[in-house]
Amino acid sequence: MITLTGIEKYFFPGTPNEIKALNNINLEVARGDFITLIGSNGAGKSTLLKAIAGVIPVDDGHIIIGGRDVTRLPEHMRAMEIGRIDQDPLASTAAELSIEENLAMAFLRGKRRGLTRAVTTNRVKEFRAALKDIGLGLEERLKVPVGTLSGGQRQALALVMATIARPRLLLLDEHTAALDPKAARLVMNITERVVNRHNLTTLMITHNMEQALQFGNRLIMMHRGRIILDIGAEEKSNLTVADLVAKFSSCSGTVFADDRVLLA
Ligand SMILES: Nc1ncnc2c1ncn2[C@@H]1O[C@H](COP(=O)(O)OP(=O)(O)OP(=O)(O)O)[C@@H](O)[C@H]1O
Repeated sequence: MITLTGIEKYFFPGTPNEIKALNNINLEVARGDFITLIGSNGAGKSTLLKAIAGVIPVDDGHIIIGGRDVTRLPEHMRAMEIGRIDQDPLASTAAELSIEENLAMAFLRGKRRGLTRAVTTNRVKEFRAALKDIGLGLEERLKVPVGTLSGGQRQALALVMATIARPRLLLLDEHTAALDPKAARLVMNITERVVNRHNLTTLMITHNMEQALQFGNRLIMMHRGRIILDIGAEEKSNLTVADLVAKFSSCSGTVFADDRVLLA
C-alpha cells in the first residue's frame, strides 16, 4: 500500500545548523495496517508524516502510495488519497462553518467544485450516517457552528472529515494530545471504530506508550531520523510499557528522552 525507500530529509542543509531529520527511512506498509509511531524528542515522526502527505519535500528517496510514485507531487495532488489530523482541534476544523459545511469541505478535498454545490440531500444523508456512527449525536446538529463544540467533539468530527472521502491512508499526528484524558479516550475509541469500519491504512504518532501498545497491529519506534524498532501485533500484545522503554534503550543505546511522553 505504501512503500518508502531511502527517504532523507535535511533542514538547513549545508549550514552549521544542518539537521538530518529523516535518515534512510525504508518502510513497507500493508493495506489495513494500523501503525502506532513513537520515539524520542525530535526523532523525525512528524517530519515523516509530513513527507508522506507532501507538506514538505524530501531530499532523497521514493514515496509510493497505492502503486503510484508521489514523491514529487505537491500536497494538494495527494489530498484525495490521504486524510490527516494534527493535534490542534482548532486547526483541524473551521470554527465559523457549520458541521455540514465542514464535512462538505472535507468531502470535496482535492476536487474542483464549489462549496455551495457540496451540501446536497444525498450528501447530507451520508454525513448523518457517518456522524451517527461515532455516537456523539452530532448528526442532529448539522447546522451548528463547529466553534461551539468541545475539543473532543471537534477532533471526532475531524476524524469523520478526514475519512469521509475514503482516503487510502490516514495520518494522525498526536490527534488526542491536546485533549483531557477522558476526551482523549473517547476520540481514541472513535478512531479505532472508524479505522476498523473502513479498513483504513493508518499511521498514528502518539506520546502515550499505553496507547501505542493498545491500538493498532504494528508499532514503530524512531530515534534520530531512523526507524529503530518495528514490531508486529503478536509481539506488541505481549509487551508492557516497561518492556518498550527497555527495548528503546537497547536499540538506540540511550535512555528514552521525551519530555511529553506518557508512560501510563
Ligand atoms: N520546519 C522545520 N525547520 C527546521 N527544523 C525542523 C523543522 N521541522 C522539524 N525540524 C527538526 O527536525 C527534527 C525532527 O523533528 P520532528 O518534529 O519530525 O520530530 P518529532 O519526532 O515529531 O518530535 P517531537 O515528538 O518532539 O514532536 C527536529 O530536530 C526538529 O527540530
